[in-house]
Order: sequence, then structure tokens, then C-alpha cells
Amino acid sequence: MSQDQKLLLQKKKSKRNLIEILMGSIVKPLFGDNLTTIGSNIAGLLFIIETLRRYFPGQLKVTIQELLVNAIHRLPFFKKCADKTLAFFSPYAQIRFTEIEEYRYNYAYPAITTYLGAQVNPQVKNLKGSQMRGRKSLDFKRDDDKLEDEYEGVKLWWEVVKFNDGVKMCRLTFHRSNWEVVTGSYLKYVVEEGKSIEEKKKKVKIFMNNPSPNWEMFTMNLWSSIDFEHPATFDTLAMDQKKRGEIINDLLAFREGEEYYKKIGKAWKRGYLLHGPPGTGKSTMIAAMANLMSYSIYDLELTSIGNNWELKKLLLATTSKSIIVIEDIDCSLDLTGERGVKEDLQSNAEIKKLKKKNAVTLSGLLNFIDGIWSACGQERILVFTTNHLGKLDQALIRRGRMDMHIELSYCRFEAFKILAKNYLNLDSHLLFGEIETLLEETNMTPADVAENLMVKDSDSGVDGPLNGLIRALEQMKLNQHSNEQQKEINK
Ligand SMILES: Nc1ncnc2c1ncn2[C@@H]1O[C@H](COP(=O)(O)OP(=O)(O)OP(=O)(O)O)[C@@H](O)[C@H]1O
Ligand SMILES: [Mg+2]
Repeated sequence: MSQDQKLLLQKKKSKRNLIEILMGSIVKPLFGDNLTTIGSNIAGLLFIIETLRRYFPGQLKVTIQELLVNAIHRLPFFKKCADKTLAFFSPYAQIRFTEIEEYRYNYAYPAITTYLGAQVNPQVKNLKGSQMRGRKSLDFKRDDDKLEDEYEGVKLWWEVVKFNDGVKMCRLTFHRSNWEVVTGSYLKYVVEEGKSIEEKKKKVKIFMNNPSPNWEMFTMNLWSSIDFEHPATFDTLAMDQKKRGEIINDLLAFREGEEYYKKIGKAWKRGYLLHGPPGTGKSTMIAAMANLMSYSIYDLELTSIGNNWELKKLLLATTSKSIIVIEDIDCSLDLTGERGVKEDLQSNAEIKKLKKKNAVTLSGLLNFIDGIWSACGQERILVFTTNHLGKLDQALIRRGRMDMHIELSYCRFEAFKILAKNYLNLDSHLLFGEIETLLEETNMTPADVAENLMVKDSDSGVDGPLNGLIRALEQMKLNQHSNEQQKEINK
């Protein structure tokens, strides 16, 4: 006999001894010697107690029968017997929702707890109160671990359980005759309601990646975040109306596209490349996107990432419903044309050293865009911005990786009208005609136009900023003209 088998035998023996001692010291004096009678008596008693308990699952008080049942449940053998007998006879069914189910996060769990927490009415005895930043009112949340609910005339009982080992669970008890209602519509209603409450409360955040030497054991240190409170919206963004409509529709279709992406077998992600001169609204558009979608922003600073492995780790730590942004991708690293120079400069030791230092490579980034997306996380938007579209490697910007290329350009009259409305609350003005002509003849960025439209002297009304803009445009026109003349001379 092996050592393990011996140990097992010993264990079984000691268990049997324990049962014998129990029988001898407690059961025998109480019930006499006839064990068959004892067994059936105990089973009968358990049955009555448990049936009572399950017939009244809404009873919140700790009663003697509950104490008895709890005590009996501590003996695994009796518990097993009772559970089996009662599961057979009980008219009630239970559904458990554990926070972690088969090593995966169960998204129904937080939605259910949110729903249960929101069931606040004057009859509730235990509440939790809180006040979030920027809110005037107090929020109240139910703080009971047991709750009775009613849905379409059906009574339901919830229990929130937190075990010592950290496992969290919600348990729903209902009459079997309501099986259809519960599994067909009630649970769907609870989860959806919970999610919509979470959605309303959710704050958009902006995350910045921490330099890797600051990372510690926990992934929490990879990103730092603050509430995102940028006021930009697509309404305040000065750009071509048609293009703006297309972008909004594209974003909204993406947000609603879960089923569609599943159907076509594509990962639920979308890439936008924003390009244009400085001050044309690329960063402002990212803020408008985040506000439209209520997605958080992950502002990825490539220069503080050591290598592709760190890049992967950072990206894996992002959540769904987010916008991952890499600004000025052309300046972030030597990503441009890296593939092209690879072979030519293989022998160049200096370049190799440089690459080792800044080891985030174009292929690492491309791997992430194409590979990692499908493997982890869904509903993510990736945005690259650049001032120099021509400098980027074609592999990086080809369609499929960057699905939509959006050019943001100099301010023309249509964009100006949006700025005039935002800054001066003006729909029309006598000076608009002159401004329209000057905007066509010059290349002024929306940032510069906006700066001129800022009211600096409240006495001058709207004429002051408009005249200021005209002067700035005329000056720019003169400069452009003399630059062109200089170029001609240099030729
Ligand atoms: N299209 C626009 N609509 C409204 N405001 C704009 C627009 N473009 C620029 N602005 C104004 O100019 C400021 C600078 O714009 P923004 O930072 O978005 O430019 P950018 O294109 O990201 O520039 P850079 O290439 O230098 O990063 C913004 O804060 C905003 O007030
Ligand atoms: Mg910018």
C-alpha cells in the first residue's frame, strides 16, 4: 500500500470515528439505539425546517429554525442529505451570480448589485449616502444584503453574499412556476437597468501612461487618471459640416456595432488618423469624440515606453469603451520608414544602438493594432494624429488599420461661422463678407481665428474682435505675398 493510500485510509477512519463519537454522545441519548429511526427522524426534521425556511425566503430575522439549520449544515453529511431531499421537493429555485465565474469577470454581477443598490424607497431601513465631485446633490444607495423585489406580479428574493475568501455573489430565489418570467425577461431587465444606471454615473476619464520604472507589482500603476472635463463637442468644432456629419455617423455606427462586427468576424475596433497643420483642431476633435461616445481616453506617450513588451502590457491594461490616442505619431519615435531602412542599415551599429534604446518598433505597434485587438478587449477606438501625413510609413496608415483618414485644415468661411457663433454668438454680420474673402485668400488656422475672436475688451462689442480678425488676416495676406515674392527671387 502506498503512503498516499495509507493517509487516505487514516483520514477515512478518523472521520468514521468522529461520526461514531457524535452518534454515541449526542444522538444515542436523544433517540435510543435504533439508527434507522434516528436517520429518518433527522431527515424528517430537516425537511420540515428547510421547507419552512424556503417557503419564507423573504423572512429577514434570524429565527431559531435558521440557527438550527445553520448548525446542522455544518455537518456536511446532513447538509448533503437535506439539500438532496429538499432540492427534490422544494418549489423554489435559485440562481447564483458570482463576481468571478470560471476565472473570468462576470459583468452581470456589478450590473445586478447596481440595480439592487438603486432600489431605494421610504421603506428601506439601511442606506449609504455619498456625494461625488462636481455634484450638488447627495446620492443614496441601498445597503441591505437581502432584498425583496417584485416584477410583473412575481415575488423575488435577492441576497448579496460576501465570503471570507473575498468571493462575492448575488443569489436570486424564486418560485419555480415563475421560471419563464425570471429567465425570459426579469433577469435581462435587471442587468440592463443596472448597466444603464452605471452608464449614467460613469465619468469619462483621461489616462496617462506612467514611465515604466515607476511600475510596481500591480497593473494599477501602469496608468494614472483624472476626470476628463474638456468642454469640446462636435457642435463647437469648426469644420466642414458634411465631413462632421460623416464622422459622427461613423462613430455612432461603431458604438452600436457589436452585432455587426460579430457577424462579419472582425474585432470590434476602429482606427482614425487625424492629420493637418498645427492648430487645426486634431486634439479638440479627440475630446469631442470622447464626449460624444462617453469613452475614456488613454493618452499613450510612446517616448516613455521602453520596448514592445511594455507597450503590450500597457495596452492590455486599457478597458473597453475607450479611445487610445497616440499624438504626433511621426515625432513619437522613429516609426517612419523603419521597415524600409531595416535591411539597408542592418550593419550600422549606431542605428542598432538607437533602436535598442527606443525599442518600441513599428512592427510592435502594428502587431498590437492587428493582433492584440482581436485577442483581448473590444469596443476600442485608436486615434493617431500627425502634422505630416507624408512622413508616415504606408504600413501604418493603410486602410484596415486606420479605417478613416480625417484631414483638418485651415479655417474657411463655413468653419469661421461656427467659431463666430461659439465665441460671439453671431449668426451674421456686415463684416462677414469681407472676412469670407480674406479667409479664402489666406491660410489661417482655426486656433488663430479663435484667438482673434476672443473678446478682450467688453466695450468694443462684437465689432472689436471682428475688426481685429480682419486686421490679422490682412497682415497674414501681406506676409504670404512677400514670402512668395522672396521665393521667386531666390529661384
Ligand atoms: N477646428 C476647430 N474648431 C474649434 N476650435 C479649434 C479648432 N481648431 C483649433 N481650435 C482651437 O485652437 C486650440 C488648439 O487646437 P488643437 O490643440 O485642437 O489643435 P491641433 O490640431 O491638435 O494642433 P497640434 O497639431 O499642434 O497638436 C483649441 O484649444 C481650440 O480652442
Ligand atoms: Mg494636438
